[in-house]
Amino acid sequence: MATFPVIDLAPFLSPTSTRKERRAVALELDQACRNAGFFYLKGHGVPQDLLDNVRQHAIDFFETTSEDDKQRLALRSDDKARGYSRHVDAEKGSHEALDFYRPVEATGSPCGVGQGVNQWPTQPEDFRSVVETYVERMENLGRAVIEALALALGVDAKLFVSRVDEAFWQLRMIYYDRQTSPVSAKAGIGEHTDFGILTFLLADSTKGSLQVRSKTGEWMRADPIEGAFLCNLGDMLAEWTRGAYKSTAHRVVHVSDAPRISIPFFFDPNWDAFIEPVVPSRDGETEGRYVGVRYRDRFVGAMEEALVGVAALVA
Ligand SMILES: O=C(O)CCC(=O)C(=O)O
Ligand SMILES: [Fe+2]
Repeated sequence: MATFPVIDLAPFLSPTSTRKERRAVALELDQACRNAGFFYLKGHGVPQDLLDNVRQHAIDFFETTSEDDKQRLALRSDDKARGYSRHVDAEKGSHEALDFYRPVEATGSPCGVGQGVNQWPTQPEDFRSVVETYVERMENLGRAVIEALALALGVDAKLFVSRVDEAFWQLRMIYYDRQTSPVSAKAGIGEHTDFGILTFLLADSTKGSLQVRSKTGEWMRADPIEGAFLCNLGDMLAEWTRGAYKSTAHRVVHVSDAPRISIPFFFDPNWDAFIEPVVPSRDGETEGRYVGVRYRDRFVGAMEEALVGVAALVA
């Protein structure tokens, strides 16, 4: 049995559905967001061959790219965000990553954190077009889920969508190495919450590696369901809903003798969006806990923190 609800988005996306059918999906999403903060999404409309293609490109990148070519794509010290990086943490776990983001016009030279354009692998030739096709589909999916949540929350969908209509998305390809011996470096990612709005995870079939912190503090397995995205909520959605929706902590502990690939698509607010609560405050809420936040400030702060321990950063 799946640990988290499996939600079929198809009736919400279909133009022939009734209001009642759309509303039923919205309420299912709403419940999942209030409870676990994690759910599986099927009926999302992103074609399986595109998912397979993106995943295969990620596997090939990490398994066949030479060290020199990886270094040519290494994160630069100005934008600190786009490109290849190797994260080394003996305690929490290590991994490699290749990051792409929505391009953001630079405000100066050198550009600020998160600004600028992506660095693309040159091989295979269709790498960029496959990823960009996927991103376009995922942006549409992100907006659809936001519309559903607006419906469930009873807030103006136009207001919600206006904060994500140029979403600062991030597509991250992550590689967790095989455990070669009991003493080799542990692969993984330490406990954290995501800081954006919604994360849509596409992963390989590895079980047991991704773990989610339950309300009572235990670690629960979040194993993949083929063809469905595993979705979780980020801190911006918690901020938007004054904590009614949960950004749930998770981690990766990968101790298999085979590597693991995962590809989260982070659907975040527009770079300049100000995210403030849209639902009324409840009795007993700590004064000033949800005061609103400029998304790009949060992003820059999170990046500075995340980059401690990055081993592949060019000067
Ligand atoms: O690799 C995974 O399954 C999850 C990665 C993750 O939590 C993240 O990149 O924020
Ligand atoms: Fe995460």
